[in-house]
Amino acid sequence: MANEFPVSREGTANSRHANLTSSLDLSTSLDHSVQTRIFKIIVIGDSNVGKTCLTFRFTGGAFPCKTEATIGVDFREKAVEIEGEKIKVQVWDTAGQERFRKSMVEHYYRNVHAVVFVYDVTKMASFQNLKTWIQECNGHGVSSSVPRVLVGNKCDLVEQIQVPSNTALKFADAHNMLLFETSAKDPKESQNVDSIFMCLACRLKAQKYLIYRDVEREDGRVRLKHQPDPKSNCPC
Ligand SMILES: Nc1nc2c(ncn2[C@@H]2O[C@H](COP(=O)(O)OP(=O)(O)OP(=O)(O)O)[C@@H](O)[C@H]2O)c(=O)[nH]1
Ligand SMILES: [Mg+2]
Repeated sequence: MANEFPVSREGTANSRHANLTSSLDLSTSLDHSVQTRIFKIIVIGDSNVGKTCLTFRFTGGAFPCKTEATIGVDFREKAVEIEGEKIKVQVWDTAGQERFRKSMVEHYYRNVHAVVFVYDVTKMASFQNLKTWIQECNGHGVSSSVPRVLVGNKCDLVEQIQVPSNTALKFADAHNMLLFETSAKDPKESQNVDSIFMCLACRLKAQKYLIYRDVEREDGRVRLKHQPDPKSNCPC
């Protein structure tokens, strides 16, 4: 399973030192180099729902003061450590506007490890359009074993909420997804935003265990929320 994820090599202090000394030393020190797995997570949803702000909050720890519509894709990376393993979470912040995404769609879904579907809690249309986003995702051959989560963003706009939590929860349940309702803007929610990506990273790291558990269940469904791995520090 580990080989299914691309890896990046990071030289240890020893190998960096070896580069400065001799090639013989280098070959020896490479044996000690660290392999870091990379998890590709794509963020999908209507334009203006806050995909860029959510990914920026996770990778940069802040709410961007100004954003423009994403063109094509923006990559953001964050190194995390889960149960002693260093992992690179590579977030693909996709464009919501059709004209800015159509040439890129194939690239979004190729070798994707997890998908984050985002809607704006203050815009019912963005919630209703989730069906189309899910269809697009399925249409590009993303297997049902690829973890997916649903994110309702802009919860700080309390007075303007149009999508009730229980409606979103039913939808998430029907599509076997966990639901996160949060705000990229509200600093108090930053941990919750982190949890979205950390939850997926933990699930990916534990995938071997999940597949085994999946086979064990009669209905074939994996409901992480109710069956946490006792050895895991997964936030979900
Ligand atoms: N109040 C509030 N505004 C937000 C939040 N997240 C994003 N916004 C605002 O919503 C607008 C759109 O945010 P973006 O992150 O650029 O939206 P996007 O989904 O990346 O849009 P595209 O790149 O066109 O697909 C910006 O004006 C943000 O400041 C949030 O949690 N709360
Ligand atoms: Mg964007």
